Amino acid sequence: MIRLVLLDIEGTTLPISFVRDVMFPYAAKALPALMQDHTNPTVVAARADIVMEHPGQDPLKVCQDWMKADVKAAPLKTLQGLTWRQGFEDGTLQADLYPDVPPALKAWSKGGLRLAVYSSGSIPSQKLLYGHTAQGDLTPLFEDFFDLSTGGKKAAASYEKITAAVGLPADEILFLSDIGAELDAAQRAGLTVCQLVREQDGTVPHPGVPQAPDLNAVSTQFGLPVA
Ligand SMILES: CSCCC(=O)C(=O)COP(=O)(O)O
Ligand SMILES: [Mg+2]
Repeated sequence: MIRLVLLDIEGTTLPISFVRDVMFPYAAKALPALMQDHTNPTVVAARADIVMEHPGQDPLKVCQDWMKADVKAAPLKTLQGLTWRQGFEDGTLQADLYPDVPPALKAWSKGGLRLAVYSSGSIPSQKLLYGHTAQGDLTPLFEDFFDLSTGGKKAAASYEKITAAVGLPADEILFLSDIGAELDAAQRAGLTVCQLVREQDGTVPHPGVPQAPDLNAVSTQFGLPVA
C-alpha cells in the first residue's frame, strides 16, 4: 500500500518549458551580479565549489554552460535558487504547474497520503516554487523536501537515504519522475515507481516501469484518492 508519494518537479509537476523558457532566463540575467557578491556566504561557498571542480575557469561561464546543458550541479542549483527568490516574491515569477497537479496533490493529502519533493532544484527554490503557484501556497501539502544534498537522483543510495528519513518500507513510497535513470535508481532501492510521460514535454517512455500521462492516471493506476 502506498503511504507516501515522492515527487520530482521538472517534467513531472511543472512543464520543462517553464523551467527552460522562464526560470532559467530569469536566473541567467541575475547571475552575473549575484556572483560578484563576495559577502553572501552561500554565494562564496557555491563559487568555491565551482572553482574546485573547474580550476582556472571563470565560475560565471561554468554556470552559464551548465545552464545551457541543463546540468544538475548543486552549486548552480543553489545560485539559481537565490536569484529566483526575488522573482517569486515580487510576483514576476509564478509557478505554472500542470493543471492536474494541484487538485491531485490536495486529494492525496486530504485522503491521508504523505507527500514529499525530491528535485535537483535546491530546497529553498522548491519551497519558493510551490509557495507561489496560481492556486496559492501549496507548501503545507508537503511534509519533506529533498534536493542534491541528499545525493544525485540517479543513485540508488539517495533513495535509500530518503526511505530512512521518512521511516517507511521502501515499497510504500511511490516515486514519480519523467526521467528513466531516476526511476531505475529508485527501483533499485526498492521504491514503487511511475514515469510521468507528459505529451507537452515529449517525454520518452522508459522500458520496465509503469507509466502515466498525468497525476489522475497515477491515482487510478495505484488506487490513490481521486481529485
Ligand atoms: C525548484 S526546481 C526548479 C527547476 C530546476 O532547476 C531543476 O533542476 C528541476 O529538476 P528536477 O530534478 O525537478 O527534474
Ligand atoms: Mg524531472
